[in-house]
Amino acid sequence: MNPRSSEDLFQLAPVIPVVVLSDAADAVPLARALVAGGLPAVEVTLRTGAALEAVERIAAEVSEAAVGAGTVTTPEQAEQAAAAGAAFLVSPGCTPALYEAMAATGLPALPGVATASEALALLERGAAAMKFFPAEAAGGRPYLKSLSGPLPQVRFCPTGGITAASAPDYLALPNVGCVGGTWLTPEDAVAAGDWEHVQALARAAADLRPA
Ligand SMILES: O=C(O)C(=O)C[C@H](O)[C@H](O)COP(=O)(O)O
Repeated sequence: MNPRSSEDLFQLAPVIPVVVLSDAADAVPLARALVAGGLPAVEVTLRTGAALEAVERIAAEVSEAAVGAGTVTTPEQAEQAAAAGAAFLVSPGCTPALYEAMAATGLPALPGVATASEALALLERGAAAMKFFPAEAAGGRPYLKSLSGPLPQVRFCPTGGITAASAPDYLALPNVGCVGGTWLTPEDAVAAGDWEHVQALARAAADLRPA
């Protein structure tokens, strides 16, 4: 179920769940719940000590999932995530060194941008799919809509402050491939191992359509 390109990744589902895991033991049941709900692309953020092991476990045990690594902020993390079995990489922002390291893995990537200049810098390097972060704080839907005029060739995965209620408005934009967010995996549900709740949230998100 691994995407070969960022466009493939956009095709998997309208929403990429962004997951913060403090215990790698939660990784497999969490990923299974998301997949069962209809969201096969799962982004595990490298913000915790458990993250790389979580990526490894999901990659090894949940073949229906495409597990990606998020919060990739250094070239070393891009290499570590690829070695752990990540199927795609996501970063909150980008630098030339980080871009090169992500590209060197050969994995689909969504490097992060928040401005037209940052998007142009990545276009020059050959990227046409990007994360728009932090989506709501950086200008939200009106900002992305404005970018679609001069930069129609870029497709974005807006992430940051997006909810089940606001996602359809983003998905209606021509330059949005999918959206990302943490709302599918509430901290209390993960702590309680309430995978049914996670599955229900995933199912609702998988059914989201453009407004
Ligand atoms: O650290 C990163 O690289 C990230 O991926 C940041 C996340 O995209 C946001 O933290 C999403 O969080 P919500 O706003 O709760 O949906």
